[in-house]
Amino acid sequence: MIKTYCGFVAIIGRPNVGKSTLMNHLIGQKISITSRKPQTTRHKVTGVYTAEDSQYIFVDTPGFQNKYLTKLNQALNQSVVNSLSNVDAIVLVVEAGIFNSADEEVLKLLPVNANVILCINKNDLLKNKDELNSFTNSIANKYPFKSVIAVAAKHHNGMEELLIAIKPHLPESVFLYPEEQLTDKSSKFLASEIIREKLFRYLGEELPYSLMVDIDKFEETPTVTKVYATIIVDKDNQKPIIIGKGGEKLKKISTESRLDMEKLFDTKIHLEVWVKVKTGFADDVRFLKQFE
Ligand SMILES: Nc1nc2c(ncn2[C@@H]2O[C@H](COP(=O)(O)OP(=O)(O)OP(=O)(O)O)[C@@H](O)[C@H]2O)c(=O)[nH]1
Repeated sequence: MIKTYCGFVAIIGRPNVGKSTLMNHLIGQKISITSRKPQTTRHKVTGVYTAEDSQYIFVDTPGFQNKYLTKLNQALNQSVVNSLSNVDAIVLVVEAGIFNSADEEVLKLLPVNANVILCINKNDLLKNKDELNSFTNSIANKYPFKSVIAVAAKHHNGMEELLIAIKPHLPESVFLYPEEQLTDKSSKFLASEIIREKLFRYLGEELPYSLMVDIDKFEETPTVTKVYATIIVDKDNQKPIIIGKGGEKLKKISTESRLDMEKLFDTKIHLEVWVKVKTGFADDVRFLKQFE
């Protein structure tokens, strides 16, 4: 039997340092989402990455509200500290060249003797290596970090190095999550999230608030996965905004969604997206029920 390693990893840092970007690039296509929680943990799982003999389970730290950090009282801080004590490794993310009072607050939450890896993100923003070295030196002794890794998550730089730095802290264990497969529910959810993301990108200010993406069908075959989606809007005049002149906008949204889905699900995707008006749906509890 080959040995396998599996552990919980928290990614923390003040707002805007690039935690979400980092998470997306770390787990890449092998995203696995929150609904399947193993019984062994109280943590909310945000992503799972499995590579060869190791499984990294990235978790949210409950109660960790870095937005309101300065207002957090002692008790709440303590609960964050406790939850951080329950993970196997912590990745503390900071932004290259900046270490301010909000970063200091986050630093205070680190439990003593935890396996903390300092991740200096956005290193592409620094002009040269000297600048990076002096910044690293200025913060490296603020905590007994197990390692310090400089990355540029947005450009997918340093991801492998960071995973390698986390690996020694994963305990020997069986994998708690299936290596590849996503449940049908998660696949549908991920597909709708991809479309929603494009809607946000291409509609911007015009985006009607009462809008919903429903995946009517998610059909996997050996050669192609067929996805049928409906964008539901509240008012008649919202429909042409989404469709755009000559269907241009909806086409763009569909094409980009399809490409993202092909990457994520690693298969050919046939995607059909429709826009439907359902007046007053936002208030109709029965209607909303079917999306639960
Ligand atoms: N230049 C550069 N920008 C980056 C990098 N990583 C992330 N960003 C940008 O930093 C901004 C914040 O990134 P997020 O991933 O949303 O940061 P976050 O820490 O999750 O933010 P909160 O959700 O507010 O806590 C975005 O505009 C990213 O595109 C990087 O490596 N280099």
